[in-house]
Amino acid sequence: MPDTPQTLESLRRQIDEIDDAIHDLIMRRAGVVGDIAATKSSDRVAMRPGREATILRRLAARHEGAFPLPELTRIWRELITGFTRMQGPFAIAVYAPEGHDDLWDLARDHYGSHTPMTPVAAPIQAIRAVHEGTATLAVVPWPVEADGDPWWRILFSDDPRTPRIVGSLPFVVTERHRDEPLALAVAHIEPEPTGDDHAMIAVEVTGDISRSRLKQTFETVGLPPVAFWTRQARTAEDPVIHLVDVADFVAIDDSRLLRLAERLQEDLAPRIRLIGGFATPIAIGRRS
Ligand SMILES: C=C(O[C@@H]1C=C(C(=O)O)C=C[C@H]1O)C(=O)O
Repeated sequence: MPDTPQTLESLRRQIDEIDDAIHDLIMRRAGVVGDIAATKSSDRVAMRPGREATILRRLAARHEGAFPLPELTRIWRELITGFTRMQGPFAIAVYAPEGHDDLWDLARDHYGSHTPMTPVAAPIQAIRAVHEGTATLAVVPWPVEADGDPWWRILFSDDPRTPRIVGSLPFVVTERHRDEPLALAVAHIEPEPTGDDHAMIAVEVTGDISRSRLKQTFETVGLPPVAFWTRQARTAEDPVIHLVDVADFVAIDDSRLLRLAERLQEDLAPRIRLIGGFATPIAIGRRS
């Protein structure tokens, strides 16, 4: 059919009607979010990364038609952040030293265009900002093996005010993320299981344990390990700390953590701390 001014005009009228319907639904969603906010305690962070992951996975699974899924999930990230900011202050400290803006971009994509973000020169500064309350959430680099003084070490603490790992970025992994570094989010948020999660477990030991024995011990107690990082001792008194990424949801009172301690107890006097977890990211492609 030729693009006569009349058909174009009537098609654009349909677009305006659709936009009004979308806009009405967003305003209606804001009313429901207001009711949800009333159920949350006002001194706690409103963001629930597990619920957000479930929403995005559900929409990605039901998506059909020509509109690209990466853009659809991007719109929902913007919406969810707006609805989170509606419920209380939300600000981010991002590890983004001069000339390294990869994590800045990941944080913007995930936490929205208008969320206040502050760049910091060291991961520990971002976590300190959360600890001190000047930021709600810290975006820090994914652990690397060669790090002699890893940031995640400061999460190994019995202080209940210590923040924990609550998310992994990007959550929606697309083609353009293939070679990008990953990041982790750290905040004071209680974990919620989503049915597909990871846990980050730190094990401090006094003696030597091989990777293969550590891996086997995790497997024996039913914690499926998928990655390991080790912070080596610098002096004889300095403990070795292993960080283990486990492909399952683990709660603070999970009996598998006790069994892990029992298995390692004999020779290693382990101290084991669950330092957080995150919903497994989703990978999506473009259909065209
Ligand atoms: C509405 C809520 O608060 C936040 C906003 C969400 C949303 O917009 O759907 C989801 C999770 C939370 O981060 C909620 O907890 O359900």
